[in-house]
Amino acid sequence: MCGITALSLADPNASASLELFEGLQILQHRGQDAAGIVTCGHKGRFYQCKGNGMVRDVFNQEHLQNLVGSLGIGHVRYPTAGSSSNSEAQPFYVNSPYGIVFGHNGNLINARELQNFLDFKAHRHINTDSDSELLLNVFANNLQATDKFRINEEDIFTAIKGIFEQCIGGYACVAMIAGFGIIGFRDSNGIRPICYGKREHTSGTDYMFSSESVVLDASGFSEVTDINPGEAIIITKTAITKRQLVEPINFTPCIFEFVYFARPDSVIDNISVYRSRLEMGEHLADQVIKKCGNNMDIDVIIPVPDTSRVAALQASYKLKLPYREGFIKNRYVGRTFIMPGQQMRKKNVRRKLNAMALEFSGKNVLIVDDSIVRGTTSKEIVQMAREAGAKKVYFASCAPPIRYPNVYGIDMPSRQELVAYNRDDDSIAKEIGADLVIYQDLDDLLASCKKLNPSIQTFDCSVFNGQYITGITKEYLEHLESSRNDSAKNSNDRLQSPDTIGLHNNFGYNGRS
Ligand SMILES: O=P(O)(O)OC[C@H]1O[C@H](OP(=O)(O)OP(=O)(O)O)[C@H](O)[C@@H]1O
Ligand SMILES: NC(=O)CC[C@H](N)C(=O)O
Ligand SMILES: [Mg+2]
Repeated sequence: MCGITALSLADPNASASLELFEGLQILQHRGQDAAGIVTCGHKGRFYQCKGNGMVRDVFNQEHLQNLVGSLGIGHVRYPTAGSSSNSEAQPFYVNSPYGIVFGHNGNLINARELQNFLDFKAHRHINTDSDSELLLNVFANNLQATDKFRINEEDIFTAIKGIFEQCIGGYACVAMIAGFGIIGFRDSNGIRPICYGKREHTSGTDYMFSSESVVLDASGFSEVTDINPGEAIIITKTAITKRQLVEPINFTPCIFEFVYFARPDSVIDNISVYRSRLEMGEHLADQVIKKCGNNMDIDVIIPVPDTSRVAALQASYKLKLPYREGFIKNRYVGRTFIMPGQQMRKKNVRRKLNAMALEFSGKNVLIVDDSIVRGTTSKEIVQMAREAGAKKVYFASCAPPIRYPNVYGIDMPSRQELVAYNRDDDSIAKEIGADLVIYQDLDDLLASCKKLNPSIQTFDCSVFNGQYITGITKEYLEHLESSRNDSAKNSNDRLQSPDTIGLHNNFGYNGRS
């Protein structure tokens, strides 16, 4: 799940880079592999800094000073296609036509067809295995078709409409055209989130796009609005233009944003992520009552930091059981689920969390997590709870069992890697070493979000029910599974070393471009 942002400042002499950098730091939880910013200064010239690593590692003060211009876009990456190579760090750039840079959150399921189209029909060179580079080139190809010396908003809308017709999958995107402005758009099912806001200024109005509203709040932007599925917004120095380019066939935001990905202080599609997690905790408590009945012998509820805290607290209120922070999190270790490779994820759960014996010793504990995906966290956590002296360890998940791959921007390509695949609750409990495992019902999870915005009645729940809103072929799922399972990814990354020198890198300070 990547993070995207774009900024247009009214004052042409102001610098966008620092606010973009701060925005990316706020979006860090959406991608830890790579980060990048491209700004646009006088004469429409682009300035770029991107590379592998966390936001704080990729940029220093000197970079930010040299990222000149009052317009810019930024990206944090969590790869779902291609490799982790720094040549796939975003934003991507093409010089023709007009000079375009592009940032993408999501994943395309017709990448192979697009690759063939761009190769055989459009004759455009694609230099990486990233699906985002394909998206950018489809956009560029559609703009090229205008054959104009200077384009206008109408031409851009036509080009984006073409993207909606050609590209299948989940995509929320930001783009910048040299000397022209910034653009935001969202796939016609609205799977991935993107919003925008404005900030009045003595010199005019600033605009910002972001994956999550928390960035806009923190930067003082107001009138925060979600981009509709199938809508595009163009912001130039003089105007903001909105256009619904295709009718949303079925609005299905990704439910996993609410379960895990998004920050609790974000509001996505008019649903407060925080409130949805409170609801999830409420419903989870019902499941605990249902499953334990009169035999409930739980002494304490313990969350797995960070994401499950909100729901666990609410479950403890409802169950009238004490809530205790039994696991202490090392604040300097990032999110483990989005780390590349099983070995790294496993090692980092232990580095990140430490069980305090005084909260576990001699107690029956109910550990609450937001989700159990590969079971990496739960296996380690249950063992740590036992080592800390717990008598019985029950494990509850705010999401239902995950049994299907994700194809829209979450790196869960292989069923074999999912702990719930081909297992029932009892064998999952056995696999993670727990005495009992309790899962949220899918209907209850849906109710947790629907209640907060009744106008949205459908969500992408494909990881739970295997129903893919865009349609999907068996061949694609097999290809995804074989090309992106953990061992295949390791060999991809070995072939494409993270040190691969991308086209637009002029290695300077810190090896960043
Ligand atoms: O079953 P798994 O494959 O381990 O995946 C699920 C776990 O991974 C995530 O935590 P993560 O450490 O990424 O982030 P958090 O600190 O926001 O909870 C999620 O919150 C679960 O704890
Ligand atoms: N998680 C994402 O949004 C990934 C974006 C894009 N598919 C990439 O791999 O870079
Ligand atoms: Mg977690």
